[in-house]
Amino acid sequence: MRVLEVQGVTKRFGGLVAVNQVSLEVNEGEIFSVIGPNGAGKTTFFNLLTGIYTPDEGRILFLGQDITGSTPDKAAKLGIGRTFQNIRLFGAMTVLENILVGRHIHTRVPYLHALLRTPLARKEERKALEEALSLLEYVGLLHRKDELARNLPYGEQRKLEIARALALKPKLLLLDEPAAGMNPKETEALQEFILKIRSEMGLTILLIEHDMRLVMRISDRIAVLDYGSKIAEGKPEEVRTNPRVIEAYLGRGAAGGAA
Ligand SMILES: Nc1ncnc2c1ncn2[C@@H]1O[C@H](COP(=O)(O)OP(=O)(O)OP(=O)(O)O)[C@@H](O)[C@H]1O
Repeated sequence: MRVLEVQGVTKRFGGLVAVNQVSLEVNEGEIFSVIGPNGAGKTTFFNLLTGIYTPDEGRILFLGQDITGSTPDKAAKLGIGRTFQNIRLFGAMTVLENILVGRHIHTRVPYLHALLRTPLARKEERKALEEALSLLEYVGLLHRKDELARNLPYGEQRKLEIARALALKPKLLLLDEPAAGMNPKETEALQEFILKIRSEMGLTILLIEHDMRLVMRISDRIAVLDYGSKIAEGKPEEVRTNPRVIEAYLGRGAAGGAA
């Protein structure tokens, strides 16, 4: 099944074309990476998928439904979860509270019930708490539940951010540079973790990442952006050896060792 279908999407900022006629398809259960040099348009592309920006041209289909120009809230409710390049946890909240905040869109209690703390509201609260605790156990952060998010080691903050996105029960998870700032050991643990949630939670994953070792090891397919345009797509081995990709990363003349 096709989870995501992007058709000729363009986003301009004034005269700058940040994303230029990009099309791609992501199938259920895939780990699909979007790579490219700095400023290639990767984050803007994610922002188009999650409704932060509306494309100037093109269409975005999620599970067959047209979500072009949707809002971030709607995209989350439909099942698109994401993390950000710069960690966006609530540092002054506990680990558990960060998960509960992430989960709120699935709470179906009417406002008045919540305000009056009716039995319905309390039942929902209990359910939310149980689910949050079991998610923390699943990701290995239960022992940290009462600590402030900002006091966690860096690798665990990243993991908590992913866990918060998972609390939304997404079908598609967008990870924006999850390995940024990690040491090799943390990156390896992250790799295991991403593979685990993909298979055990039935997720489809779209990944932006600069760590090429991680990208090459973990991706089923890769798309390469350069100056907003998709210049290559394929399996890791195909992309790694593609002269246009090598050129985009290393500059003209690098491909094939030609001068
Ligand atoms: N809100 C904005 N207003 C104007 N220009 C923007 C805006 N957001 C991004 N850009 C520009 O669009 C281009 C693509 O930026 P984007 O952040 O999407 O690239 P990226 O591939 O994610 O880069 P990096 O790998 O450095 O994070 C860049 O030239 C950037 O300066």
